[in-house]
Amino acid sequence: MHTDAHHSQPLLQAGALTRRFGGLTAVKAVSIDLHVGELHAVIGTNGAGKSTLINMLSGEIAASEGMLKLDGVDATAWPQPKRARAGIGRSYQRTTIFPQFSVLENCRLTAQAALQRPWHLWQSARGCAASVGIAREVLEVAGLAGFAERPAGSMSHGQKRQLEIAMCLATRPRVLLLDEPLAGMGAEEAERMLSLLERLKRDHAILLVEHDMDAVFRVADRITVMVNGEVIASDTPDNIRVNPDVQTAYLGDAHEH
Ligand SMILES: Nc1ncnc2c1ncn2[C@@H]1O[C@H](COP(=O)(O)OP(=O)(O)OP(=O)(O)O)[C@@H](O)[C@H]1O
Repeated sequence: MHTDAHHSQPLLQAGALTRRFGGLTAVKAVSIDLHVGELHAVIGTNGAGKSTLINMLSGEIAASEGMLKLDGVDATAWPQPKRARAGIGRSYQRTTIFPQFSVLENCRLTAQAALQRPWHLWQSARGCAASVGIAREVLEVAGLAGFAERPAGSMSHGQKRQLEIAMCLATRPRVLLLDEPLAGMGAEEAERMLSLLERLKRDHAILLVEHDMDAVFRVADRITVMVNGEVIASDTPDNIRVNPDVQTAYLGDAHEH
């Protein structure tokens, strides 16, 4: 269901985001909109600026120029924790789980950290019960309910990536910024992750950075193509597939990804 996504206001709107590292402009005036109900993929060759873009959206890296709005509110100056509390969630390329803790405990801790506010520490018992509830719910959503008591470190690579998504969901985000969730997965694990993303997009705005082109073209509603920090095209998968600029950019670099 992505027919009416564009009639609504974007949940996340980035305007002309630029990031310079010394003399290098890693991201040049990139504008991107994320809508609930839509999976927006960002593709591009190595070093195109995809991770830098995600880091600017999550607030981990400050933009040199440009603006960001969340739900119509100017969030350009918000630091990362404030963006996270306001509903911008992200997953990482590296693994962030505690391997010795159970799958449930990993999610509970994330949920609790997100619920925690200094002014209601006295509610910690109630907060704990709430975070267990959230943890069970997100494990169910991520298809990991059957693994709740397993030590997280004993899971397969693909299950760990699913767990990272579950942990991200435990913070109750509305926007999901996903950096290569399929990396290192076998076919079956990737299939499971893709169906999870299709379920999640119903009530989240999703940005997906992914090198697996078959997967991207299957699940994306919109694809933005970056080359050397710039957007060269942003369109539906069908239009991107036949876009001559995109073909040139990829054919010139066909041996990578
Ligand atoms: N902290 C940094 N300091 C200096 N240069 C950086 C920094 N981070 C990224 N860059 C440079 O910015 C450019 C964009 O990098 P980025 O990691 O965003 O690309 P990417 O599209 O995510 O690449 P990949 O697909 O390989 O992950 C690259 O030339 C990279 O070397």
